[in-house]
Amino acid sequence: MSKKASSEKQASRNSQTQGTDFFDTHIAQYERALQHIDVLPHVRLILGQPKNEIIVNFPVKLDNGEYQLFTGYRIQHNNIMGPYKGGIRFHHDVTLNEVKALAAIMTYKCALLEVPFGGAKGGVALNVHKFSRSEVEKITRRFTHDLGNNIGPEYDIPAPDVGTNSQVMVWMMDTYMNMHNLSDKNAQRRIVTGKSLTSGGSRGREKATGQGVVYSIQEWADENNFRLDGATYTLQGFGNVGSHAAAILSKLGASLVAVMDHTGSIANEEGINVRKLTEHVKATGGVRGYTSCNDVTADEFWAMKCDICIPAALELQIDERVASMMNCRLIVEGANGPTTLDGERVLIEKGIEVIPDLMANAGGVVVSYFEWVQNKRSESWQLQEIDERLHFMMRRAYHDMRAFAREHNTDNRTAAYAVAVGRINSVYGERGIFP
Ligand SMILES: NC(=O)c1ccc[n+]([C@@H]2O[C@H](COP(=O)([O-])OP(=O)(O)OC[C@H]3O[C@@H](n4cnc5c(N)ncnc54)[C@H](O)[C@@H]3O)[C@@H](O)[C@H]2O)c1
Repeated sequence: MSKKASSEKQASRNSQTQGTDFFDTHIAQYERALQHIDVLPHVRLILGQPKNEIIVNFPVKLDNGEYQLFTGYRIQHNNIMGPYKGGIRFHHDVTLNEVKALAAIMTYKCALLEVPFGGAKGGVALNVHKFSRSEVEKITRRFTHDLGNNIGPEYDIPAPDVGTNSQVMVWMMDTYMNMHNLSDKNAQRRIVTGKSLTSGGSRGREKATGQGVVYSIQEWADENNFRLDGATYTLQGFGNVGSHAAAILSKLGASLVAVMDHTGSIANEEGINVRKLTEHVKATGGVRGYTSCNDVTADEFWAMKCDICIPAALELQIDERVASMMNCRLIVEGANGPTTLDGERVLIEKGIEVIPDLMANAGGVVVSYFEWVQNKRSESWQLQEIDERLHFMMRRAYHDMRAFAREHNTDNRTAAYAVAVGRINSVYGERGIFP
């Protein structure tokens, strides 16, 4: 490839990762699934766009006394199955298109897992690393204030996503409680999920998405007579999803051989100590500079030979070029939408199996649902009970997806979408459209 073509390709990848065509990618995946099921014409139309798109521009006074205007989004894709549900992302690449795609993915994820929620997503365009803790708190509170009654404990329930965490959720909850004259404040804690344990969170929520990634891998391993003990894997993203998946995989004897995050890529064919890497990332903010590893380029990271690759960072990372370099047997999408359409075509040609985002990273919303139920009933479940319930729901969804894929001879993503859309279609079929 000429240098010009190569730099154009890089530019196009960069614009993809900024979310310009993430929604189109999602729609193409959705429409591919529609070829395998009978869907009512009006349901096709309804699901093709979100129900509500809320955009707020709000000012915040920064530590240096200056004001900055932020743009925040809350996209409510569909709520026929239950209240809108989905994360809040703080990242400089957040766009309307990106949040629309993420909201739709939530609708189908909940339907596939049989979680009685609909789909939503939110975000604020900001580089969270450039703001102080008190600035992030002010941004969170002002965003929550401006969303007003567009969120609510029975209507639309946010959760953490990239760049947000349990502390951000607790600030959202506290702001919401102070804005509303509520008789039973404690029961309203379910306005958000992913809270800290002390402020009404659930045991197991912090690790839930990573735990669900591992449950998905275990189902695949059982199906394929594959031993996880001694298996090798690579990980893009060492945040909430990636680090918890890695910690659990270590206990099962799998070996992490390369990691990439926003600070760089590191590799060690002999295996990386996940506990020590976690301490390093906590102390320094990223994987870069971790000793006992070699620094590698992004291309070397993607080309690393391994059994399993877990993308757990951002969308549209595995494009045609990256997919053609990959040397693994299985991709497990901890992230939402990490694979482009061209990337997926190459993976299928190469015989690399994909456990798609709808399935692989659903553990977070499942345990968010458990948190919401516990808050509603003033209950506190034990971790063992949460893990067992999560495992049951992940296993059921995995086998629903695989059964469809086998019966209709489709890839797993098409099957996951088809099962989910089929369930939503049945509800629309029974209820009809008002008026
Ligand atoms: N947190 C959840 O419960 C949850 C649930 C379902 C899906 N997800 C999805 O998982 C993914 C990760 O979410 P998270 O909650 O772990 O976020 P996080 O903010 O905790 O971690 C994000 C990770 O991605 C890395 N990253 C960011 N930009 C990158 C880049 N350009 N290149 C390489 N790495 C980069 C960061 O360094 C970090 O390690 C997202 O796609 C999110 O939507 C999260």
